[in-house]
Amino acid sequence: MREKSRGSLSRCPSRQQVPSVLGRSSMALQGVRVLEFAGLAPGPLCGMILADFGAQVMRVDRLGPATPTWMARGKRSLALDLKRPEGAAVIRRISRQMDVLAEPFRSGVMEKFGLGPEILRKDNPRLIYARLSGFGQTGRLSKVAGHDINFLALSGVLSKLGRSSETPYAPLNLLADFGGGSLTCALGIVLALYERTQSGKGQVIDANMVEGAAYLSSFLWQSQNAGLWSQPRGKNMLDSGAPFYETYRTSDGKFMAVGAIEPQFYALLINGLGLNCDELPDQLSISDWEEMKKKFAEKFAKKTQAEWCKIFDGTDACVTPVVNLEEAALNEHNQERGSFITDEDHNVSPRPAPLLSRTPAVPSTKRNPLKGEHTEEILQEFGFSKEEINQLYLDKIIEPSKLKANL
Ligand SMILES: C[C@H](CCC[C@H](C)C(=O)SCCNC(=O)CCNC(=O)[C@H](O)C(C)(C)COP(=O)(O)OP(=O)(O)OC[C@H]1O[C@@H](n2cnc3c(N)ncnc32)[C@H](O)[C@@H]1OP(=O)(O)O)[C@H]1CC[C@H]2[C@@H]3[C@H](O)C[C@@H]4C[C@H](O)CC[C@]4(C)[C@H]3C[C@H](O)[C@]12C
Repeated sequence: MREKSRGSLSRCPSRQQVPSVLGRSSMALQGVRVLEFAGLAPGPLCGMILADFGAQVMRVDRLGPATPTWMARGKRSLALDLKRPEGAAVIRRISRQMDVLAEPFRSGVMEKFGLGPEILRKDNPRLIYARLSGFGQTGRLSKVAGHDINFLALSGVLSKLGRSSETPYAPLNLLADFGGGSLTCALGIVLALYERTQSGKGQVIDANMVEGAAYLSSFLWQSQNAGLWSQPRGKNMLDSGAPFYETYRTSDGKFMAVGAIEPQFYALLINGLGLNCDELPDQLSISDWEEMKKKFAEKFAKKTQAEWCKIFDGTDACVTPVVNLEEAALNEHNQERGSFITDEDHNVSPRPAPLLSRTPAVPSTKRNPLKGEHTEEILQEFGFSKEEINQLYLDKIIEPSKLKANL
């Protein structure tokens, strides 16, 4: 998303500024070397998280025409043909000096290249070999293709999502791809890095989106007997059944989000709506929720979003405006915190989270790497001679960087 002229977003200190801004501190993952194999979405976010917190992430791209990539800030790109033994041999040699390898393929693909964990971890016992898949490295589905919605479906979580009048609804590709996939894989890598400081050994991480999404939803599983989910989907308190945990349209076609769960906050909501608790059914009277929703909807439809904000802002009524991405970046609270940053192309994106007090992430503000932009640089860094690199060109294992081609 590009920065609008209105409001000034905080500029994230660039890496060059870090010493002056943060004194002598370095980022938490400074010096960790990661080889990320290019994937669709879960792998790239996992790699971006590591890069944001200081890791040196090198992405292994396929040869051929560039395809759109996202979440590549702070990474470098090495493009080579893994299907050729000479290409796989390059990766095997580089992996000897790697801390982490992260691959986003179906189970068995890396083994086809002769780059499975048994081989690479024998070469480099300190290597942390992270495998981010959909269904995991074993099991009847381990070699089956799939996307977020499939993994969310098989985790059981999708069956609980969506309004009662509709089919189950996957919230974009956030829960399985990114929450259950990228984040749990990044957590696994950090856990393995920490453990390696004690044992001196790496290990294999089987991160997968079915189990990651299920794990993320542990509350759902562990609260089944708490009466929170006794109604059909879309009729419970937190799944759009309750009037006090819902979104409502305002007179100007925007929306307000209401999350007034506790009685003391619910009382403030009722007051802000100009209603009287004494004239209403009990807050937790499920049979009255449908009617209450209609009453709340009528009320919210009478004022604009800005007018409701004047009534509820700063109160404990748990009522907030539903803002779009641009508004979120310009929101005063978010601006006070510097929650969103802009890169040198004026693209706006969320600041890395969480915020570490002494060694915060300092994401790169530079553009994403072009496919193969750093192939030669990386090969030289890992000891390949000019002659070896030239031979790789001749054998079409690597190809000239698009940047050079554009010059
Ligand atoms: C990015 C947008 C959002 C996508 C999110 C989506 C909702 C997801 O859920 S992503 C999660 C996908 N699943 C997993 O990651 C689980 C594990 N992985 C897999 O299951 C599989 O990898 C797979 C199903 C994702 C893909 O299967 P595939 O058979 O292709 O690959 P694998 O079996 O894993 O084997 C890898 C093969 O690749 C070869 N390889 C790898 N590296 C190299 C190399 N360096 N050299 C040579 N070969 C290499 C390897 O050999 C294997 O080959 P073989 O199989 O032959 O052995 C996207 C949402 C919409 C997209 C856009 C849209 O589709 C339109 C355009 C389409 C165009 O084609 C591209 C641009 C688009 C704009 C496109 C862009 C984005 O993708 C989207 C925006």
